[in-house]
Amino acid sequence: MDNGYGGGADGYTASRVMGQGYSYTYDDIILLPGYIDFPTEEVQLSTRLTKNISLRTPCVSSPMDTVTEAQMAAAMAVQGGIGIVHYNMGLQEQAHLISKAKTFRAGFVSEPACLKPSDTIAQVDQIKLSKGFSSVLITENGQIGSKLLGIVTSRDIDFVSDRFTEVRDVMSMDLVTAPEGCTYEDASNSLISSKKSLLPIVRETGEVVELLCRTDIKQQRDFPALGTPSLGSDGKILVGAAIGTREGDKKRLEMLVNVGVNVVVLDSSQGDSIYQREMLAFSKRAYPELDVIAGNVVTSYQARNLIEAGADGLRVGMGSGSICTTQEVCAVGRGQATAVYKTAGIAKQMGVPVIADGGIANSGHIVKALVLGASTVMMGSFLAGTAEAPGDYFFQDGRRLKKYRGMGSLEAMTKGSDVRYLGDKSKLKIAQGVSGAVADKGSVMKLIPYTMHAVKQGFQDLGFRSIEAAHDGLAQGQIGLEVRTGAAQAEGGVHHLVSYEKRSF
Ligand SMILES: NC(=O)C1=CN([C@@H]2O[C@H](COP(=O)(O)OP(=O)(O)OC[C@H]3O[C@@H](n4cnc5c(N)ncnc54)[C@H](O)[C@@H]3O)[C@@H](O)[C@H]2O)C=CC1
Ligand SMILES: O=c1[nH]c(=O)c2[nH+]cn([C@@H]3O[C@H](COP(=O)(O)O)[C@@H](O)[C@H]3O)c2[nH]1
Ligand SMILES: [K+]
Repeated sequence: MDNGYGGGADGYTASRVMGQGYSYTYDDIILLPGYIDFPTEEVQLSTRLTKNISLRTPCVSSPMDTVTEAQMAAAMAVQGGIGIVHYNMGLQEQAHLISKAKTFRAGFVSEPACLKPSDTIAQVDQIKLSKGFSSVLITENGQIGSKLLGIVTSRDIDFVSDRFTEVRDVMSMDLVTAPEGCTYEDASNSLISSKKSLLPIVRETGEVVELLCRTDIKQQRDFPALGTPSLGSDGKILVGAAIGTREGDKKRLEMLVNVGVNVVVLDSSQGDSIYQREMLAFSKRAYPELDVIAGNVVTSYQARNLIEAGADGLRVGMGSGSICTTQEVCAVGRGQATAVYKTAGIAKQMGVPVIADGGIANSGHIVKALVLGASTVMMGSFLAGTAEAPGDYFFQDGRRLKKYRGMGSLEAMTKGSDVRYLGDKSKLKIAQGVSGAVADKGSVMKLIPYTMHAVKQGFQDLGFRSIEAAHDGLAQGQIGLEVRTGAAQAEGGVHHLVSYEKRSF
């Protein structure tokens, strides 16, 4: 295919656009269309996360404490991607989250809201406000894993005026349950035929372990089909974890390996350091089978160094994240489109896949990242407003929001400093990130499939059927790029309307 991009008659090759001395990001550039001779559905987005790990969906959730814990990790894997559990917590807690994600069963609620009999209706109101559930399980000690005594739904409490009434006085005890370990099909059939709204899954000895909700069954019916999950050789879903590069992280790594973590990410803003080299060497010595992703990097020099030190995957991006202030604070970083292009070039030659991390705000950014050489994208803000992200929703100016913060924000560092600096209060802390909020985005079970369909449409417009074909096409000058002026960028967005509503799907 000769599109004539080399000469610049109609666009330019990536090497010309990216060789001009500018730091470009996704919005600065635009991809020129190719020729379509296949339907959208034929586009394959299967890819590699690392040398040895393949994914069906090129999506990775970021190791941040407002993005990836067990539920997000499970949901990402169930859809063919992967989640990287953050490490802003103790080692045992992180290992527990990995185990928990691995036992997650699609369709079931593994952490239903629970109260004890002496709690009040006001507490049910509070749960409704923060979590959005209107049904609460009543257990002996108010926790999951304790004996199930009853259920409170909105029907039990709607008309009770004294909100300090104890839940034991209003709960329903006429329960239909299913046994631990039952299949999703059996459980949903039994819930549908019971005509109840909830089906607690209980052990023979009466403790509740999971929950199935009628509303979820209905919603699941409307979600796009799941496809195959990302599975490891143990038959369980793939789960990744972030670790640091301090002495204590060796123990953390050991605990993570013991619970079956499938890949680890060495989590630093500037990964080309003696600390990452040493940690890579340690991990390769102690756990030669474990794939390690190093980073972050933004130059080909850094990329080569970390690959030579043993990295099986590279995480790319410095200061491009929505919550990042690194470029302002430290003056170091790079425009994300340029960073992805430059690092992916050398990484491809050395056989290591690249993760484009940070700055993804829409499906178009994902297309650009993948075309410019990334094999996967890592997302923070894009996923932080979903139901599967940690934390509760709250209302502000009539909008439903979730908290989202940088791991280098003062707030996150204060929480994690004991973990990272082992309580050394003498270390000065300089923030390289902010704390904020993002809008409610519903479930990732809907967001990811729709987003991936949009990405496939982008690939179809370009005339490429797969990520690998696009990488080859870019290298061979078959994909035309142009830099957009400010006015062209404005034109590419919505403009000159008095008002509009933007709904993506
Ligand atoms: N991608 C990005 O643009 C950025 C990401 N972040 C995120 O913020 C979090 C914190 O990032 P960093 O501050 O880079 O964390 P870090 O823990 O890697 O580094 C913090 C400081 O400790 C030093 N250090 C690391 N290992 C050491 C060792 N073994 N001995 C002595 N000193 C050592 C580092 O050189 C650095 O000065 C991460 O989650 C990171 O992903 C922060 C800033 C930018
Ligand atoms: O400069 C930074 N200060 C921070 O506090 C911080 N926390 C996270 N990150 C990085 O941002 C990525 C997520 O970015 P998005 O929200 O744009 O997806 C993440 O995946 C990280 O690479 C940070 N960068
Ligand atoms: K930024």
